[in-house]
Formats: sequence, C-alpha cells, structure tokens
Amino acid sequence: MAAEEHTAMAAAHSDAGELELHSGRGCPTEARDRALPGNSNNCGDQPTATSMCEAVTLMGASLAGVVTSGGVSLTSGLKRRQCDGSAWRRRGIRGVEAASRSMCWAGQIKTLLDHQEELYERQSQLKALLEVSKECRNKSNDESSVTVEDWSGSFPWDSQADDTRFNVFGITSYRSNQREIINAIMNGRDVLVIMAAGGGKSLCYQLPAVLSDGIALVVSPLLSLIQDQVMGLTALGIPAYMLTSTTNKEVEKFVYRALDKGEGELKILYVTPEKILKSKRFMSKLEKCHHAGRLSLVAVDEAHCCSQWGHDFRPDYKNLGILKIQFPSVPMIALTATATSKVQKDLIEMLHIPRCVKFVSTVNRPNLFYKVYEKSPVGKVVIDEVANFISESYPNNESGIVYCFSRKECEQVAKELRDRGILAEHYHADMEIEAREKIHTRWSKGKSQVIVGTVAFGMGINKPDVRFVVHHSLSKSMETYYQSSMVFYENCGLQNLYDIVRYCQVISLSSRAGHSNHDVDLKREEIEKLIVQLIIDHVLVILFLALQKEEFQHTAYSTNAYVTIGPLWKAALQGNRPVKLEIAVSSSEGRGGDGRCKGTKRSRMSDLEAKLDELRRELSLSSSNGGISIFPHAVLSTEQILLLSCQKPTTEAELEKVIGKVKTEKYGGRIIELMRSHDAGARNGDDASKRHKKEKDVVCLESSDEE
Ligand SMILES: Nc1ncnc2c1ncn2[C@@H]1O[C@H](COP(=O)(O)OP(=O)(O)OP(=O)(O)O)[C@@H](O)[C@H]1O
Ligand SMILES: [Mg+2]
Repeated sequence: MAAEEHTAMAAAHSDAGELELHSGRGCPTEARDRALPGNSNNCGDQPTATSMCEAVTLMGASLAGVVTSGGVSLTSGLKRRQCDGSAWRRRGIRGVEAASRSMCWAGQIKTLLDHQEELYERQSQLKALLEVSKECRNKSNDESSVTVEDWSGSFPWDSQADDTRFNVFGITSYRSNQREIINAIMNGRDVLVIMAAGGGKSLCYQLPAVLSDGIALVVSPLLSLIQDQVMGLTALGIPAYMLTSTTNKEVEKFVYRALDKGEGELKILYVTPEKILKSKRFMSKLEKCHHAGRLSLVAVDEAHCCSQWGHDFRPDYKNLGILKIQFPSVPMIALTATATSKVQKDLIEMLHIPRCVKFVSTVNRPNLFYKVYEKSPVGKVVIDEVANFISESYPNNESGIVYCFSRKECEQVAKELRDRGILAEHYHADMEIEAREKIHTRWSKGKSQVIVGTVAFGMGINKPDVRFVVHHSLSKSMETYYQSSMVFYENCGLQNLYDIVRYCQVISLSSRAGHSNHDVDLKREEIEKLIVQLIIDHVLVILFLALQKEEFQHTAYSTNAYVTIGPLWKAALQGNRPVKLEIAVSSSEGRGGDGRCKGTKRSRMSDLEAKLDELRRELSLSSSNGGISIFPHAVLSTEQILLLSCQKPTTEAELEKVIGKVKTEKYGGRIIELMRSHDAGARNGDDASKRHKKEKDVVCLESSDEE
C-alpha cells in the first residue's frame, strides 16, 4: 500500500514518451558532454534536447540498455579538453617561436583546465559525502531522547496538578515528559517540545493554563484545529474561547472585555497567527492584559509552521517572535511533532527563546506498525487490495485515512472505494470550507469510515481512534509518512523524497553500480529500482539542464526527471562505494494465499466497549457547545472506554476514580446505567452459560457412558 513509488516516478516519465538510449559503447562521452550545460558549444552538433531525452530513458523502459551496456555515462570522461586544444591551434600563430610559445601556453592552459576539472569533480564528491554524513548524524541525533535539564522533582503545585489532570482532564497518569514540561512552564521557563503526533502535547500547555491565574494565549494555525480544541476544553468545563474570522461579535466583545478588564471567565484563548499580526486592536488588548499581570503563558502549537525547512510553512508564523519581544516575562511554549534539528534551530531563533528548556521525546511510537506492499501497476488491483485490506481488517467501521498525491486522485480513489462498499469520502484543498468541514465532522463522528485526502488533511486532526493510514501514493517525507504531514517546491523536498524512497526499497539481489555483465537479466521494474537506488546514493543525479541542479520539468501531463552521473559515480565505479539493491525473491510474505494482505492484527471491540462507544456517540450529539455538537472522544476517550470495560464501575464513586469528577458529573448517570445493565446481562449470561456447560457436561458424560 505505502507503495513502490519508484514505479510511480518512472511511470510519470514514460508518459512523456520513451526514447531509445543509444546503447553506449558508440559515443558515451558525447552523450555525457551534451548532457552537461556549457559543453554543448564545442563537441557534437546534436541539439542538447536530444541528449536530454536520451538521458531521460535512464529512468524509463529502455533502462536495460543502460545496465547491460557497461554503464553508458558512468565510464565517460570529459571531452572538452581536446576541443579546447584545437581551438588554440585555430588562432593562426605566426613563427615557430611564437607557435611553440603558444603551444606551450596552450599546453599549460590545458593542464590547468584539466586540473580545474578534477578539482570541481573532487569538490562535488566531497559535498555529496558531506551530505551523506550529515544525514547520518542528523538521523542519530533525531532518534535520541534529549532532556537537557531535570524537571522531574517535586514542586509546590504537584498535588493540584495531579488533581486537575485526573478530575478535570480525566487523564489517569502522565505520559513521557508531560509532567516535566508542565513543571518547566510552571517555573516560568520558555520551553520547546518535540513530541510525536498524538503524544499529548496539548496537555503540556492546557494544564499549566488551568493551574495558573490569568489567561493563556494559544496560537494555532488551523481553524478546524482550534474549533476542535475549544470544543474539547468546553466539554471538560474549562472556559476556552477563540478569536478567529468565524467568531461572532458577542463572543469577540466578551473576549476583549476579559483581556482588557479581567471580566468574565476566560482561561485559554486560541487565535490564528493572522490575528496577532493583523489586528492592532487585539494586540493592544493583549498588552493591557499583560500589563495587568493577567497573561499567564503563550503557547505556539504546530510550531514547525515557523520554519521554511518544515512542511506546512506558514509565512505569518515567521513573525510570531513579536510575542516574546512584547511579553518577555511570560513563559512561552512551542510545540511540534517535527523533529529535524534544522527546524528546531529555526524555531528557537524565530521565537526568540534561546534559553528555552528543550524536551525532545523519541518519535518512535511502539503502537504503530509499518508495512510496505508492492503496488500493482494496475490501478484497479491496487484499489481492490486497499478495499480488501480495510473491510477485512477493520470490519467494525474503524476509522482510517488513505493519502493520495493529487486532488483528482483523491476523488477517484474515494469513488472506487465507495463502489466496493467502503464508506469513503475525499478531502482536499480545492473544496469549499463548508464541504470540507462536513466531511471532517462526518468522519469524526463515525458516520463515514475513510477520508481519502491529500496532505491538506492531517495537521491538527485530533481523532484518537484512527486505526489505519494507507499511503496510496508516495508520502512527501518520512516525517509526514510517520505522522500521518509537493516535494518539488519545498526546501529539503528532494532529500525528503529520497528518504522515503530509500525506506520503500526494502524489497535480495546485490548489484554494483556500473555493472557491465551482459548476462545480468533484470526486469524493467528491477532496473527502475536500481536507478532509483543509484540516485538516492548520489551516483546518479536528476538534472535540469538550464540550472544544472536537481530539478524536474513539469508539463501539463507529467513531470519529467532527467538523469546524469552524480558526484559519487567514480567512487561507485571503483568499488569504493558499493550500491546495494535488494529485490525480493519471493513475494508470498505479507500476503495470504489469495494474494490479499494479511498479518494485520484485528482488534475487535468487546461487547461492552461497543456499547460504551455507542453511548459516547449518543451523548456527543446531545451535549452541544454553543450549538455545535461535541465529538464522541470528548465525552469518553478510547483509553477511558478500555478502562471502564476492565474495571466495570457501577457506582458514582467508582466511576469517578476512572474518568474523574467533571465527566462523572456530566455523564455519570448514563454510564452507570449502562454498566449496571451490562453487569446484570453478563450475570444472567453467566448463569445461562453455566447451565449450558452443565447440560453439556451431562451430555458428555451420558455419551461416554453410552460408549
Ligand atoms: N497522559 C495521557 N494519558 C492518556 N491520554 C492522553 C494523555 N495525554 C494526552 N492524552 C490524549 O492523547 C490524545 C492526543 O493528544 P494531543 O491532541 O494533545 O496530541 P498532540 O501531541 O497534540 O498531537 P498532534 O501532533 O497530532 O497535534 C488526546 O485524546 C489526549 O486526550
Ligand atoms: Mg496537537
């Protein structure tokens, strides 16, 4: 499912027409020269475009020619030197002395040019090696868990924090780093939190906000995310509001009065970055609030939006540094699930929090399982497999997401899944906001099972019971794949793409770059894989002639990638950098005898869990917040449902120990009613099954007697 995307890349190219690559031995050098900008003037009269097309085929159908022809471009040298020499001779030199002097200069110039060429080559080799070692270093840095200072000790607010965590938020215990983060914030420090998606970042600022006097300001990038948070907090009885383009005048007045004069109950205020940068009125009210000592903390959620090196860059986020400048004494907490060191560095600089305490939790989530399936070249087969996977592994309408690359693909895949009986709806940025909200809401309430979306769908979606994510098409980066957030227009886009492709090359045949063995008989797909491997290993590079850098050319129908030798081609050819490609010998693993995906653990709900799930849906519809019904998980989280089904509380006091005071007060009556009736049903069922067992035992004895 998260598929063989090198296949996709090659397919994109082949749309543009496949041109045969001359099989190399004839004039590999010329091909190389023409493919390099600046070399077209002296050597060969062929138009450059032809060379480009020849190079294109390196990724296409005639790739077999490349591998079996002895490394067409890998063995080539540069021909410019010879041409340069003859140019000098054409100058018309008079006299033997002058001629020999000129020859001598020409010789020296040639030597220098040769040397320059070698140095350039060495430079790009070193650059590529540097990049490779940087990648390795970043990876090892990213994977570790770093907490610079120890914030796990005892603090005066401990018992109050525990009480609020449990009784207000209904959370039984802290997850990794949550308590430490809360302590640092409560101690007045600026904090940077890197925690996996769904790790529980919200509690890290919401709990200190409730514990502190005054108002906490939260900057969040998306309206849907803000609405979701405000809804959830209101359901917990925490006075939370938002100021966005959709806020009505009455609420706006209330918020301004609370900021200005401290009137009314307001604990957490959510705003979009635009509000801070574009509304002078809002900023002046906020300043008053701060001046009166009522601004308790500032939280910047999804903080990676500040950085151009992250995905989801939002220009307005870049200017949020103003908050620390205006309110230097107010603790700031920046939170994100994006772990790259570049993004972290950017955030600290942009938000002006150089002395922040940094909490980097591992982004490894042991509850997630990753699988890469070989994608069939036949679209219908892919959809059949996805549909089978969903209906067989998740028959209880468990929620999931299917990510696609383009908007059109989303619509198509959603329709085809519906045709196969899956409740699927598409979601992408081209749709009207209302339509998108409707689809999001239906999915959040369990009325549809699958959202088929582009990456526009993901950030800030808080649905704790998402059970599967299928990447129908290539994910932009390992991080987006991992978090389940176009390569060409983003910084680091191409590197991210290589990372994800590298991940997908898991599928055993070792091969050396530039292998000239004519007997190697690789299939087209295998050759495509080899080319992709050579690209991600810097042996080949994708080339755009005009700019001489890695690029893609977009046409109305396709994106073309042109390939030429990369900085590490020589090292690869000399065997100093082996290129390994693993190709599956057998494809039976991970599939059932019928070719369908298997091995997915099916975790069916118990009867009681299903009843509790039904009850939370019902309660969410009847508990409205300002006319908007709340989401089921705001009534009871999945974790709470599991706890209830294990502990089976039947009194208020028992229930309070599981879900806390606030939820017991709100929903206790209905939950206890359900628990009691289930308990009674189970006892009756037990009696019946005991009777049944006895009868069976008797029958058994009788039968053995008869025997
Ligand atoms: N200590 C905890 N124990 C159990 N559940 C928790 C705990 N902390 C948070 N949660 C729950 O985990 C879910 C995800 O939390 P939250 O939305 O804060 O994640 P997040 O880190 O902000 O994710 P994202 O990056 O997607 O925004 C919520 O339902 C929340 O109630
Ligand atoms: Mg969050």
